[in-house]
Amino acid sequence: MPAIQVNHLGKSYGRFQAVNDISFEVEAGTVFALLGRNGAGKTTTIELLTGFQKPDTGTVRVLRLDPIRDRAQVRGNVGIMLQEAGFFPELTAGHTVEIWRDFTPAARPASEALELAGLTAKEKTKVRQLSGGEKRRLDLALALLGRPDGLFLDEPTTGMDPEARRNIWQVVRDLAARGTTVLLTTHYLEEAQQLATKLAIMDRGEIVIGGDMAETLAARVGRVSFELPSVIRPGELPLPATVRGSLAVVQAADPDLAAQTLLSWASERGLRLRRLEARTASLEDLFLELAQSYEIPQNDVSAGSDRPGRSGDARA
Ligand SMILES: Nc1ncnc2c1ncn2[C@@H]1O[C@H](COP(=O)(O)OP(=O)(O)OP(=O)(O)O)[C@@H](O)[C@H]1O
Repeated sequence: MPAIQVNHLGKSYGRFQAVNDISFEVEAGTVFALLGRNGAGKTTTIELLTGFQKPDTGTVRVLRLDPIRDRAQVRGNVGIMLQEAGFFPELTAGHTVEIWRDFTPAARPASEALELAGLTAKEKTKVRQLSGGEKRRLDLALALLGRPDGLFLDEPTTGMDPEARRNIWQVVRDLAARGTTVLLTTHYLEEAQQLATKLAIMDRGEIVIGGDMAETLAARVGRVSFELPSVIRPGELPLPATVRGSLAVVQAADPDLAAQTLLSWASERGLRLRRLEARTASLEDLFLELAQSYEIPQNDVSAGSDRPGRSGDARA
């Protein structure tokens, strides 16, 4: 039985439909990525799954429990990392975790939670002196305190440097390997691609693409790009290409094979293909395709977001 089941879930704020009839399932011990541009409805979905919001329509089951009816049990079994945590700025990181332990049944030792989140070195540092990425790690330490069966991570690595981000990925992978079910939102598409086996891309409250990550990507084409030799016209190339400026782009289901075809064609003519790059389809390509069809501003799809305009302690 799936660890998370969402059926025809809907939520409006006044007349604005933030989540519109979405359905998906997450198998136990897997990582599921919920993606989409700013305002797509991802955080609202997490809030509905963790009992912070009550659905208008549909049903949610988390670890077979109803997050509203069985709120205490759900909260006891899941770790939640929302985008804005309410910390006391004058407490140290270590003290913050210790205090949180008092409210957490069967909690890990504080040192273990700090270590998992890669924050051991900052144990004695006051929260107000932590960097943005370190605050995210403190939030992760708190989410992991209760050895949760389910973990909800809303943009967990926003503000982290690349090394810290990779460390967190490893923590998430290890947790999933030991049976923890993880649902995460992220604007870092590589993060989703690295961690998740299933995904849903939301737009305006609806799931517009969903399913298995590998299958979703396999269904997209890759691309080969290179500098068009000045003596060659696009029509002379052995494969159809679009040319922008001096760069030629060939779309191909098997980009390695297309690159080989282009290279042998070039070598037969004594030509060099400069800046040759072959790429299999990535989530980023998929997003850019969607961006074109939905006219998504492109700077919304790859950068981290910080949610201006929403305040309050997410853990209240
Ligand atoms: N309490 C609220 N009252 C009114 N509108 C809200 C409220 N919370 C969220 N919204 C709106 O609902 C929509 C979905 O918001 P949500 O936070 O779920 O998006 P998101 O996909 O998580 O975005 P982001 O990537 O920016 O975090 C947005 O347009 C947002 O402004």
